[in-house]
Amino acid sequence: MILSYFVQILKLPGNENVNLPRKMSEQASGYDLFAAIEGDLTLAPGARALVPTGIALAMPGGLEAQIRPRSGLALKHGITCLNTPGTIDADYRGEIKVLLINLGQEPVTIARNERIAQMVFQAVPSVTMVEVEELTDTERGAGGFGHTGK
Ligand SMILES: O=c1ccn([C@H]2C[C@H](O)[C@@H](COP(=O)(O)OP(=O)(O)OP(=O)(O)O)O2)c(=O)[nH]1
Repeated sequence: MILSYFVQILKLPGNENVNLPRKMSEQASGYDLFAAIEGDLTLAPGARALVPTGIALAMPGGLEAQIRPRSGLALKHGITCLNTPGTIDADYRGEIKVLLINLGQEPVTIARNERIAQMVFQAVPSVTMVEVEELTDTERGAGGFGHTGK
């Protein structure tokens, strides 16, 4: 079943010429995000930058957007998102920004309107956490961190 939602998108003042997030193929999961920067931005090795996209969203409750790296930028240049996946909350109305980091050994220049990351929408279940004195039992119990390999 394909869930469908309406999401409002706004070009922020001064960003009338930015590209809207775009799916590069019909069934792509992610909408590519474009750098809404004036001129170029060079990231030295190890440097990070919060890159504006010039857009804001209004999503219905129960939806989030995840900001994920692009594999091509990561492979070719070592550019990824530091806080991946970035979380865009349904109630956030500010500018979507992308926290890029250069994990490569060379400086990398990002150009205006370059595709810097992708945005994937996800449904978020409604959860009510209930504090208890004891948890239900399972075969795994507290085993983890490679427990099943032993
Ligand atoms: O990659 C990101 C991550 C977050 N945000 C925006 C949307 C999100 O709804 C808001 C808050 O993000 P998050 O909850 O990750 O940040 P926080 O450090 O917990 O800050 P806050 O106290 O504002 O929630 O910042 C972005 O634009 N890009």
